[in-house]
Amino acid sequence: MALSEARKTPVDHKILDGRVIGEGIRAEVAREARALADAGWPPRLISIAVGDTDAAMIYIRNQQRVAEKLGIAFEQKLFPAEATRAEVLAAIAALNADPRVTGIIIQRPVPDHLLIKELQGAVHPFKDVEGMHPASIGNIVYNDLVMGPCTSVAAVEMLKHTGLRLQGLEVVVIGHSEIVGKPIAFLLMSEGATVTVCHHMTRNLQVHSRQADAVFVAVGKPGLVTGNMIKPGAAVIDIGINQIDLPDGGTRVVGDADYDSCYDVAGWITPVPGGVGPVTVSILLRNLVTAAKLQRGHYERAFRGGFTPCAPAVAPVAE
Ligand SMILES: NC(=O)C1=CN([C@@H]2O[C@H](COP(=O)(O)OP(=O)(O)OC[C@H]3O[C@@H](n4cnc5c(N)ncnc54)[C@H](OP(=O)(O)O)[C@@H]3O)[C@@H](O)[C@H]2O)C=CC1
Ligand SMILES: Nc1nc(=O)c2c([nH]1)NC[C@@H]1CN(c3ccc(C(=O)N[C@@H](CCC(=O)O)C(=O)O)cc3)C=[N+]21
Repeated sequence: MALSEARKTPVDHKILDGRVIGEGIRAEVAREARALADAGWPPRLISIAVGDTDAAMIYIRNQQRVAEKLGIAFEQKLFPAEATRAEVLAAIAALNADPRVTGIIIQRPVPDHLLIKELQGAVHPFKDVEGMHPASIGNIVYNDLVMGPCTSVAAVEMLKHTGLRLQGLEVVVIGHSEIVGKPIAFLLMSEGATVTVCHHMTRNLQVHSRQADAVFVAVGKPGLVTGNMIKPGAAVIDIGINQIDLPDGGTRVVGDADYDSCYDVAGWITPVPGGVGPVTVSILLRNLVTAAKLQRGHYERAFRGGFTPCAPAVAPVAE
């Protein structure tokens, strides 16, 4: 057994076990999904991908697996990499208009001839279960997280499981993409942490990371963060999902942190697989249930008032 495998035991308190944490979230999601289905509003998730990247395919596979386990309807729409803007926008418009569809997720990345911001902006905010419509992601600045961005919410949830007090905590976030690094920084700021965001132009990554009580890494480079870049006792939250080829022709999923060297120094660490990934899927399905409830409330209000159901083009806000 590899060293990293041997350490993945439930009794190892250094390891933040995403399968256990994700399971806790799913129990409530399953209950709510059943209640919605019984009331005639079953949640239904549609996953759109244009072209196929390894990380997105792993994600879709797990969305499907977990949705099925929870009795939630799931459908995949896989477009070829050369699909046109008009084709993808038309598919999104049809899904927006279909009352049986309660959530839409667009896998990233999309091919260069498409603009993710435009596609994401075309998803109705009530069906934006990723929280990545420009209006939804903007709400993060107001600390309004009705449907927060899944991966970032999941990553911060992992840190909360350390029991560390987030107020005043020194945190370094490596990677500043709009879907992971930036929203993590906003979530942490709203928790009172002191946040430093690093990226490819950061002159000396380890000068920053070695000061941090917690390091988040979301870059897409296996082994980027090594034990000598971590302050002893710090938490390492590894968001990277990279499929690497093995000499025997097989493949393996690894994160952005060099697990074994970080394990030795860290106070807590998220493994890959089995860390942030499973929690991300749970948060996505939790958002799907929230979306179904928002849509139900909207339609019921609209019908009561005698109006034709027509969802407003605004992001949801907390009731
Ligand atoms: N577990 C989960 O739920 C999820 C996992 N992922 C995984 O997380 C990783 C990152 O995803 P994503 O944010 O979408 O990727 P992007 O490619 O969009 O962003 C990568 C970020 O890393 C920065 N970067 C690149 N090189 C370096 C470097 N040498 N040092 C520091 N920063 C660097 C980039 O900065 P710059 O722009 O300045 O070049 C950019 O901000 C991937 O492995 C992806 O598969 C993603 C989403 C969800
Ligand atoms: N719009 C969009 N949002 C994303 O959040 C997004 C995306 N696009 N594109 C691709 C990346 C990657 N990603 C993963 C999330 C969970 C697992 C996951 O569940 N992983 C499990 C299983 C791994 C395995 O099966 O080997 C684990 O880490 O244990 C994987 C990958 C989300 N991403």
